[in-house]
Amino acid sequence: MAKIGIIGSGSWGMALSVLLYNNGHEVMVWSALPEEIREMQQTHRHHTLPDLVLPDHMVFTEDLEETMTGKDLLVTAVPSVYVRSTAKRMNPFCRYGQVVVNVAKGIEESSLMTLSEILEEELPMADVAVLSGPSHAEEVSKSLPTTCVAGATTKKTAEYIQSLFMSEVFRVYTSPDILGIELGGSLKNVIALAAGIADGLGYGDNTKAALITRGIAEISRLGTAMGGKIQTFGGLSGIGDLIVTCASMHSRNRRAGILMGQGKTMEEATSEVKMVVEGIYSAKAALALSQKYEVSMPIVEQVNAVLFEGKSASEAVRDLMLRDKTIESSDIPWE
Ligand SMILES: NC(=O)C1=CN([C@@H]2O[C@H](COP(=O)(O)OP(=O)(O)OC[C@H]3O[C@@H](n4cnc5c(N)ncnc54)[C@H](O)[C@@H]3O)[C@@H](O)[C@H]2O)C=CC1
Ligand SMILES: O=C(CO)COP(=O)(O)O
Repeated sequence: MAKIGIIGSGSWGMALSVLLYNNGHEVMVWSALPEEIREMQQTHRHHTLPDLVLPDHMVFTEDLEETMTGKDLLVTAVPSVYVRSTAKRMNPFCRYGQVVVNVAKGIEESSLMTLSEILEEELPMADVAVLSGPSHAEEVSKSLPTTCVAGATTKKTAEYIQSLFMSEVFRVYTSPDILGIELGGSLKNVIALAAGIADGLGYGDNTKAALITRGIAEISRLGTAMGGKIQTFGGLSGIGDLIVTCASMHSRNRRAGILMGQGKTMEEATSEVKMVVEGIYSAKAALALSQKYEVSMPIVEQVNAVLFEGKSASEAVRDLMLRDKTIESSDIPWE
């Protein structure tokens, strides 16, 4: 049994809290929002996962020091925009070598850093790792079979995380490619917005398959240019997560996209979805990275134009279809 502190009690933090508790670990949950802690203490329910019953022995607290002290593992599950500020708050209580596994998905717009890079900067004493894959909280909280990948600097840490999370309903693989895992997890959200927009416009399965396939081509091009491994983009945190996010009704990004495809503004769509829509925060960063690494990302460009330049969704799709003619894969030369 391990002692685990969960930093952030949104949908994902709570689904993982219950998974870890069911695996026999001692779990303490912290949130920056006192009302969220109070609600869980009083009702043993969470507002975004109404079917989930929070166990009696799970502890909810506003005390970050208590959540971190003596813990074998810390799980950071706050939305990407709060990762740096939360890590700054964690810094005084982090002990040397403490394992901090980030489960959020995003890229910081101002610095273009991944979330584990931010954690390493703000928590230089921690052993920072990631856990990612096709894993909607709504399904994990119902114990539906799910797979993820744990990325860490050392095999020992990755296998430690694997051993804590793994169960008959949650299978965990290990990988040394932290960067590839994080880039796949955050860039897929931008493509999922496009897939949702296509659904909202009433387009079909052909369009969806095209966006997934050309989307992973964009993600892999940028990801490998930045140093991620090509195999990772073909794995759970790459194509796996892209498929589930583009296809699932649980996806916040897809749902926001559907609303925009139906004519709602970005602000209307995000307020209707209520939970965090990470693709909106990652879209500008993805575009900036594609320019920095001189990698072509036409879907990412069009998503940015729809989100931030007032371009109509149907015009964006037309521009994608009528782009300059090109070869499918430049790695396959003609004889
Ligand atoms: N929900 C899901 O199925 C999955 C989510 N993720 C990722 O996990 C991360 C969190 O997502 P969700 O739990 O779905 O988000 P959410 O929208 O359910 O949670 C938002 C939470 O952020 C926290 N928060 C609010 N203001 C804060 C502040 N000022 N400082 C620190 N924390 C604050 C609160 O605990 C709040 O409940 C995202 O990066 C998401 O992409 C990853 C895999 C699955
Ligand atoms: O990352 C996720 C599933 O693996 C969650 O995606 P959404 O934020 O689009 O719901």
